[in-house]
Amino acid sequence: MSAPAAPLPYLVFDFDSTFTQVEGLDELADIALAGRPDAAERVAQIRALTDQGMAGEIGFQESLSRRLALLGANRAHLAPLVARLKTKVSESIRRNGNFFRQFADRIYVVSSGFREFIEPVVADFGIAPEHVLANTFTFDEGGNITGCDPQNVLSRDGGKIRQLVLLDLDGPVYVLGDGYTDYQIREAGLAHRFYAYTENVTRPTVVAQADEVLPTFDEFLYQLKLPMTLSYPKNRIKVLLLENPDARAKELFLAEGYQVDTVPGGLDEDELMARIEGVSILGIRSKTQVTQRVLDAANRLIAIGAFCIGTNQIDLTGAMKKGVAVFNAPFSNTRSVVELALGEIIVLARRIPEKNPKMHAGEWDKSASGSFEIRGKTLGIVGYGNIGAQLSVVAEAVGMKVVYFDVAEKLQLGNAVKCRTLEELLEQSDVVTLHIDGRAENTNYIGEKEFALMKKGALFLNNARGHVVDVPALAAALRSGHLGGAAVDVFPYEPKTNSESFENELRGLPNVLLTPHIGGSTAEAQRNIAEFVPERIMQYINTGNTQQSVNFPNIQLPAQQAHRLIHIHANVPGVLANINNVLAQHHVNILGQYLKTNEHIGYVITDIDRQYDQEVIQALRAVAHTIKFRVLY
Ligand SMILES: NC(=O)c1ccc[n+]([C@@H]2O[C@H](COP(=O)([O-])OP(=O)(O)OC[C@H]3O[C@@H](n4cnc5c(N)ncnc54)[C@H](O)[C@@H]3O)[C@@H](O)[C@H]2O)c1
Ligand SMILES: O=C(O)[C@H](O)COP(=O)(O)O
Repeated sequence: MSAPAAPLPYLVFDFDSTFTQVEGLDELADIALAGRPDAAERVAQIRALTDQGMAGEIGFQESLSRRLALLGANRAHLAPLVARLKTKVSESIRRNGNFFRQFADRIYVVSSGFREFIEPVVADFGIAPEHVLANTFTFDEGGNITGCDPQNVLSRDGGKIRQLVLLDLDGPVYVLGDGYTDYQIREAGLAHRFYAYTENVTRPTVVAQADEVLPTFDEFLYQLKLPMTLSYPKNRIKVLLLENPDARAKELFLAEGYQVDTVPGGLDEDELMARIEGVSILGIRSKTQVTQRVLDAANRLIAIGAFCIGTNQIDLTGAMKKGVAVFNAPFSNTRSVVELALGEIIVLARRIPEKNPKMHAGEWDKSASGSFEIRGKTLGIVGYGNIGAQLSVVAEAVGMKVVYFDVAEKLQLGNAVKCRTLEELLEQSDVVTLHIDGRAENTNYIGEKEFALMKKGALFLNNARGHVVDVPALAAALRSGHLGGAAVDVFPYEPKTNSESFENELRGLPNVLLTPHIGGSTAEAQRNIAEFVPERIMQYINTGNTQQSVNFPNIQLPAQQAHRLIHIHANVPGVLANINNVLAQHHVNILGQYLKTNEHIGYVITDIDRQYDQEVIQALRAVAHTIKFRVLY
């Protein structure tokens, strides 16, 4: 992108905890005091003095002289210090290094830190020594640091103010820093704006005085419409997480620089519509319904993360047509469901749901009636997908015979035998377990007719989705004694939160094990999901990769070359040609192009040369049938 027409205001940067993530003197102390028995104590004292000085609690001169006395540093420590600081430049400053090189003549680093370590670090960003204004150390003949040059205005209280007076910059001045002394430049009327820089440290007293708060340097560039590495500052990306996914999910989104809001439990349609405005990433589990109305209310939505397997609660086509990619965690909790199902089969076969409450009520009912071993019995698995197929292996390992039925052709595992029809499976199974997905056509898939086909005394499990079973028909089959027992984890209607009561016809029936949709609720599964889903979403946002999206054409992209244009459009003829016409008209060189379509949308990724005008972007946005368009720099 080209430079702005108007000259950039002078930018006065603080160094410690702004340009770098750390305080230079703290790091120097860490290096100089390494191996000394009182090192930890001294470093802590130095850090406390730094903080007190930065927060304006003690005078700068006092803070500095007390820190230097504790330091015990030598000239020889400076080279390792510089090497360390070069690795600790603030992330967003490092990523926008080109901006500094391009505008180095408008940038000053004004710091109460020391030239000896600041100059070489900022030199890598094109900032010349005369644009660095900082203290200088004094040394004795042995090279020990004895203090700082007292003639330097920056060594005194109010030093930054005096330094700005001396600089006498001709034009608007913006100050970016984390400390109170940075704000004081603005307070003294020597800067037009003060930006509290909070990427590394947030000091409430400083933030309170700021014209703007900058969680990253991207935000500054975005606000001023200056050239930047990212197309959109990450701190502006809002994530809304519902239904308590594992805390790791929030951690990962925060680490990426996003804003994260959480709501315990689910939200109903109206509540979600009221919360969705401004949200870029929505995280839900199985309960939250993402309907067309919710999608209509979502003005910034880029992606939805289902922190579970099922995605039947989301209007996937509606989301796709709006250019919203949906990701789930197809594998992370499957083992947990398999273990639950196996446990349920054994527990039902021994009639534990009846015996356990009796024991708690003081009743001793020792009897073998209706109890059997599962060894040698036939397990009928309906839906031989990720869960069904795993259960097949585990069930065979404990001696069951396995038959399965799936509408799709599946790889037969172990000695499992495929049934050609559901009826064939129902008629021969001692235990029937459902592991089909929740697609709308599966509503009431198992009802009166299917239960009647099952063997007398057979057991029935539903750990899939509530609506796939006709619950009144199941209750009738249990009441009549035709079925020997059932385990049900999922229900057509499930309470929204733990404080809502559970109402269902299956309550109180004999040998029925009811669980509150906990098939995937284990520490392991939840942690896996909380890593898997954010990774997919962040990859999509950062690279355009849609691999494993459940509603977008899946494209695994090679590493980005220069700029990447991401275009989502309605799948009608001619859109790709129009995109390429725009690029050709503006003489933009295409380095690589990837297109995949489905019934509704086309997803085209174009890597182009670095050189192009803003007009190209406007023209691409204006291509007919565009749903969403973004650029990765
Ligand atoms: N209880 C829980 O907490 C919990 C946890 C995880 C998954 N689930 C649910 O478990 C189910 C299975 O999950 P998965 O990961 O194995 O899904 P999957 O998509 O890997 O497998 C589902 C299989 O069912 C088959 N199928 C669909 N409709 C069918 C039908 N009418 N008859 C026969 N086969 C049919 C599909 O072809 C597919 O092979 C899903 O409904 C999922 O939402 C529940
Ligand atoms: O779809 C799933 O993975 C399960 O139904 C689990 O859903 P949950 O995360 O809401 O417990």
